[in-house]
Amino acid sequence: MQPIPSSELILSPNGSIYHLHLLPEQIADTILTVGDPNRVEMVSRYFDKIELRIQKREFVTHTGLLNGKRVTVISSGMGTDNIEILMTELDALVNIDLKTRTPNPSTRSLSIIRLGTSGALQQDIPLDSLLVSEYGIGLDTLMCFYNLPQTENEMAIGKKLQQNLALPFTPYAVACDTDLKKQFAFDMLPGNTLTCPGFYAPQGRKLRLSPKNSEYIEKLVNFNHKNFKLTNFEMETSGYYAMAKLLGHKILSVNAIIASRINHQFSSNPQKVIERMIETVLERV
Ligand SMILES: O=P(O)(O)O[C@H]1O[C@H](CO)[C@@H](O)[C@H]1O
Ligand SMILES: O=c1cc[nH]c(=O)[nH]1
Repeated sequence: MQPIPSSELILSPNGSIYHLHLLPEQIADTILTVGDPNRVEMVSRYFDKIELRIQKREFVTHTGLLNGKRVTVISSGMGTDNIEILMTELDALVNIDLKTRTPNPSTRSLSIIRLGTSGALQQDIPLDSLLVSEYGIGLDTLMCFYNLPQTENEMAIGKKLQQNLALPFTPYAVACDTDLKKQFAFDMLPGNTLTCPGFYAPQGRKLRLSPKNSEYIEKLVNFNHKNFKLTNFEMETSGYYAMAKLLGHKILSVNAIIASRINHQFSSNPQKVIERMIETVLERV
């Protein structure tokens, strides 16, 4: 097999992968991810021992032991473009021989759990609750560039959303890993998370600028495809779900609901629900 060229699989002089600055032996099979680089320490402070701390750009990584189990926590920054880099490079670390630059004969599957914040889109999702994304629905265009397999129903959801919002591209829908959901989120509110390519207009917010579509939020709140409704907004879940499906990793997104877009409220203490989310998930690793 031809080696993957150095312009595509980019390694630093110490052999680490380009953006994450990590070597294969520096990540565990269970990976917790957070958007905010400062949240990495909020997770790793619970580790019994921290084996390594590495940072490049917004990608901060701590690997250590939690109740005797090796775990990695890594920050992604914001948006699905970062998630494409994170997932591709994590996959390369476990599924490509970086010395020969060829894919390994057998593949390894990582378990990746996002611990993120999110805004509620429905009245019955309380502020400061924990929600698990059963589906990620992508309003970003990342999957215009990959061949994502989708069921008929998933494609129908994307098409209906495209029609309702008059979008020039088709959104995509991907399910979570059901084993991870049972292990980590059995008691959390189930939801369908809308991943947006921005925080303001793509999530219907108005400061000095307004969304192009004046009925944008109403259309999302009222979206219904055979009882499939949208529950919350954030900026990464669909990218994680799609890249995990394409690369063969297990994935779950857990959301701390810090804003209610329907009641126009923001959590009075977002750190508290974020900490509860971290503690809940860490107890279940
Ligand atoms: O709190 P994190 O994990 O960053 O997640 C959410 O918060 C950010 C926006 O404030 C976006 O990244 C969104 O997905
Ligand atoms: O409303 C919100 C809150 C957190 N993160 C988002 O992307 N949106």
